[in-house]
Amino acid sequence: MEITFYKYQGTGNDFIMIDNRQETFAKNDSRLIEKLCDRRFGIGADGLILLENDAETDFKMVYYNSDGNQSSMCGNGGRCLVAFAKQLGVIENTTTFTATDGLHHATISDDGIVSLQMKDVDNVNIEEDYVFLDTGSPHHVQLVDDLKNYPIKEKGAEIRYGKLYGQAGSNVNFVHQNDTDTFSVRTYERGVEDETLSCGTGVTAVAIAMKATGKTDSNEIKLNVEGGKLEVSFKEISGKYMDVFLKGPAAFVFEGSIGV
Ligand SMILES: N[C@@H](CCC[C@H](N)C(=O)O)C(=O)O
Repeated sequence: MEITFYKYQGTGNDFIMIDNRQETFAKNDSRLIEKLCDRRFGIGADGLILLENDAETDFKMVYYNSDGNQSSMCGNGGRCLVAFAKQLGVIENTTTFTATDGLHHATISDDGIVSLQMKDVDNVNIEEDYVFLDTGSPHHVQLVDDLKNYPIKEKGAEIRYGKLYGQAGSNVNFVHQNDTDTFSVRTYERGVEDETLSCGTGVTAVAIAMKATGKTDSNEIKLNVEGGKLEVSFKEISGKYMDVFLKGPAAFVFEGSIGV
């Protein structure tokens, strides 16, 4: 059997996109999804996303990490799926779609910049040397010295599998402040079990955490990630964060078919 796929990337966080509107994809076959995401034996990606029909909105997003397991919200994946929906002719330049954490509104410009509304954030757990919050996926946020040389995979895995987060684990973001409103971020991703070049829910968590801890006064924050640049904006009222938007490029890379 042949599977037709489309490969996208958003600031280097890369995804296999499959049009599953006809419901032909074996969505419970985690071994198949893991193999498709494998960089040596498959197409290679940080995750796989199905675009499906939805009764209430333009389409539904179903997200899997590269380990083959379905997971929580993926911000960069959501941005790339908007670009894919446009390529398929499912939407034009604005959309509302359904994901695991609820409805998302988004716009896409003609040059492929996607602005995606993320879920509101009501709880920000501020601890002495880290912050934990859920921006659609769980995120640990920690400022570190010498981010460039920091052992992201080793330290990220320690925190992800450590006693703080139990069985479910967490994504782990290491951060350096560059300027009053600009931060560099490197992320260890749960379900990829390695550093990725960018994490959309991760930079969203960093932006909110930096505001919540007084590292910045800005509501429009620039995030430099290994794969490029992103922006996060929000409104804050009494410690609640709403109208949260993640903005940046989403690009088609190639398409093909693979025998399985
Ligand atoms: N890369 C994603 C995050 C994907 C989900 C994460 N790995 C998890 O399972 O929590 C993003 O851009 O947000």
